[in-house]
Amino acid sequence: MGYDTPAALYKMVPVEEALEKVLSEVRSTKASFQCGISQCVGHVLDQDVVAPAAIPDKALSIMDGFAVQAGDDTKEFAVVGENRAGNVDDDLVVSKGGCCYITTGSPLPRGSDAVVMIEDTKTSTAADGKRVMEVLGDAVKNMAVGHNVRQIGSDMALGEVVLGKGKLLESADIGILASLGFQSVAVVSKPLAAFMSTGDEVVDVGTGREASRKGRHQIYDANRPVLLSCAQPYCSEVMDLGITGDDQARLELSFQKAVDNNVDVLVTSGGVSMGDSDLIKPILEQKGKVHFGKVMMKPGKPLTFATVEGREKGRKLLVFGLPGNPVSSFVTFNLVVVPALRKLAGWTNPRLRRMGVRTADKIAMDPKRPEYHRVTLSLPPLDPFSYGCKDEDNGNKCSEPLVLVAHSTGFQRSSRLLSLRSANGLVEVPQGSGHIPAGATVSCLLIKGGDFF
Ligand SMILES: Nc1nc2c(c(=O)[nH]1)N[C@H]1C(S)=C(S)[C@@H](COP(=O)(O)OP(=O)(O)OC[C@H]3O[C@@H](n4cnc5c(N)ncnc54)[C@H](O)[C@@H]3O)O[C@H]1N2
Ligand code: MOO
Repeated sequence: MGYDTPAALYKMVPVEEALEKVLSEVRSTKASFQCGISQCVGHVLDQDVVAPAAIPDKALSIMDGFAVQAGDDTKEFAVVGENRAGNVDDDLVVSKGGCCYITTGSPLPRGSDAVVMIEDTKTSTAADGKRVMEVLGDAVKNMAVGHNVRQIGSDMALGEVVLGKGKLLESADIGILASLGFQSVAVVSKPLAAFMSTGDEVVDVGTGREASRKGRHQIYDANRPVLLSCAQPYCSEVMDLGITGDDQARLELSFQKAVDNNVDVLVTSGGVSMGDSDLIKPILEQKGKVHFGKVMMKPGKPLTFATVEGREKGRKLLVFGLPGNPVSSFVTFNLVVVPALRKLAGWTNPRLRRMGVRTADKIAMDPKRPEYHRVTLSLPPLDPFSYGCKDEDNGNKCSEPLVLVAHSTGFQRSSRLLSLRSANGLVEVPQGSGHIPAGATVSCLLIKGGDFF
């Protein structure tokens, strides 16, 4: 092929060192931009959001009923008017013996300081045609000032920092922004990432009428579709550079395309091991700096990371050469590429969350490498609204806290995509001989929707 196989020269680095190296190469986050609130979920806020007004900005009723003066011992109140949400009479005044019909969310009229629920009243029309409200029992007489009232600023105070710089925006945050009248906010731009698959045996599955038929010695590309979908939440755009085969010229062309398009991150899969058609490492050595080419992990040993000069001077392109085996590319993507994308997108804590979980099955250890054993994490089901423990009434102490239980996804070979089926955790199995028994507490990295822990 014209290349020696230099991969053998690479020292095997521990995963932590590899991850540190990757994160240290992400020197700054992307520039920020003003983002419309309906598009900003999943972005990191690049400003403090300070409430420009109190919410509510006037005292509002929490109930449908009558605004009154708390403590008023009148039995039959004169109804002096009506305040409906969105239809308010600013001239109304409530004094002792008077009340105002009010709906939930309406401002209290001057003079009133509490609201009696409609259920605690009875209304009628007096002989002179005026409306009268009778209080049932002592509901108003015994009422404290502010009863059934949302006071000014009690939900959000004027000047309060309601969302801090660095917050990853979620759907509920959009409600906070909208209620304060923000149409847009400054957020960190997400990175642009490009993906390509190598391998002469790899063909695209195609779509619709263009579905390709693979030849006798070919396989469908499983890596690119998986990685493109995994990257989407962290990227402004994901660029599909297709399949390059094991062809030097096509590989170089795709690399150039990534540089020309100013991508922040290029992810390749396959072609990083020891074969004479594994061209990724030699190309990266020519084009930039390879920081590591072998990592002490299973799966994913030949994981390669390099930085390459970008189109603009001083701009670096991060290149991840992931191993071709589908499980290896998925695991290494999660372990090192996801944190890099998150850091570029402004996450303050870009690493995968790690937590202690309990093994449901025994897990074999590998004598040569620490292993990332794919598991499905679950909690025992609980009845709705249950709390504490059943024995509490009998003086027994509540014992163990609930712990996530890790169920192995079975045979862990790096070609077996079924070992990723329903996996939401990677148990960190130390290098060693024998097994970790069932019931052991082990550290586990959360993948997929695990960010909320
Ligand atoms: N002599 C050695 N050989 C290998 C070593 C080693 O240390 N010494 N490491 C092994 C390990 S571990 C891995 S992982 C693989 C990774 O090799 P490559 O990154 O070069 O990947 P390929 O050889 O191109 O492919 C490996 C395997 O995966 C299939 N593949 C590739 N791309 C795709 C794709 N897009 N979709 C689905 N499947 C794909 C490919 O057909 C191969 O079966 O190297 C070991 N070898
Ligand atoms: O790293 Mo390879 O992924 O062990 O199969």
